[in-house]
Amino acid sequence: MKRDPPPAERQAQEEDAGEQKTPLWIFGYGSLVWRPDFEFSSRKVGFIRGYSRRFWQGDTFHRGNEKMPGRVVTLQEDYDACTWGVAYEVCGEQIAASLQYLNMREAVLGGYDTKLVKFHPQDKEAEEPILALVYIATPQNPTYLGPASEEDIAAQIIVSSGRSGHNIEYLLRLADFMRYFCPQVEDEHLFSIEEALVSILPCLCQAEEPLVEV
Ligand SMILES: N[C@@H](CCC(=O)N[C@@H](CS)C(=O)NCC(=O)O)C(=O)O
Repeated sequence: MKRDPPPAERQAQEEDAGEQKTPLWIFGYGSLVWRPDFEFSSRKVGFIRGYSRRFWQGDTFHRGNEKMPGRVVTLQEDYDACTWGVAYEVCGEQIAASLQYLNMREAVLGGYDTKLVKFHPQDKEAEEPILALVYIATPQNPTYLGPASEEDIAAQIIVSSGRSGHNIEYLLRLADFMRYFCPQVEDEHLFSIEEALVSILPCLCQAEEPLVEV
């Protein structure tokens, strides 16, 4: 009787046949939360430990330009912190397609590097942590801006826009996601920038309904 090949051999055979069965998970915590723009099989809201989300990455393409860079988020190592977002499961041909797309959007155009992290689904009682790929802009990348006061960050966001739209949209959609999908989380950095921005532009009061679908 023919024996089933061991898992590693079976995976190798599947890979040879281009039928990658093991999914890849990609964790988003900024624009990927509300604009993944790649095909995925499923998604989960949850968090990663050991990082804080900070508007410390400059952006001269998507939400700014060379003269007036926008500000987008990256992750700062922070042992006691958690960052909430969305993990996307990509399978089969979705894996190569999503990585090719994100390499251009995040790495080439955005200055982000990749790292593997442990993602904790918000329904953690029912689910084990999942290894996920995340894009992080380190202080060594050429468009890194680093810390600034929330007021200065808000002022920079107000005057910046790029090929993907206004920097205000980027901030408000992320704040919106956190308010509606992670209401238990107090992201002081994010919401104090939103507050500073609304104090400068009172017309941008909070939306009644979520702008983001997950
Ligand atoms: N890597 C973070 C941040 C991603 C991010 O915001 N990257 C910028 C590149 S500078 C982007 O894709 N912007 C697209 C947009 O602003 O719509 C994430 O996982 O969401």
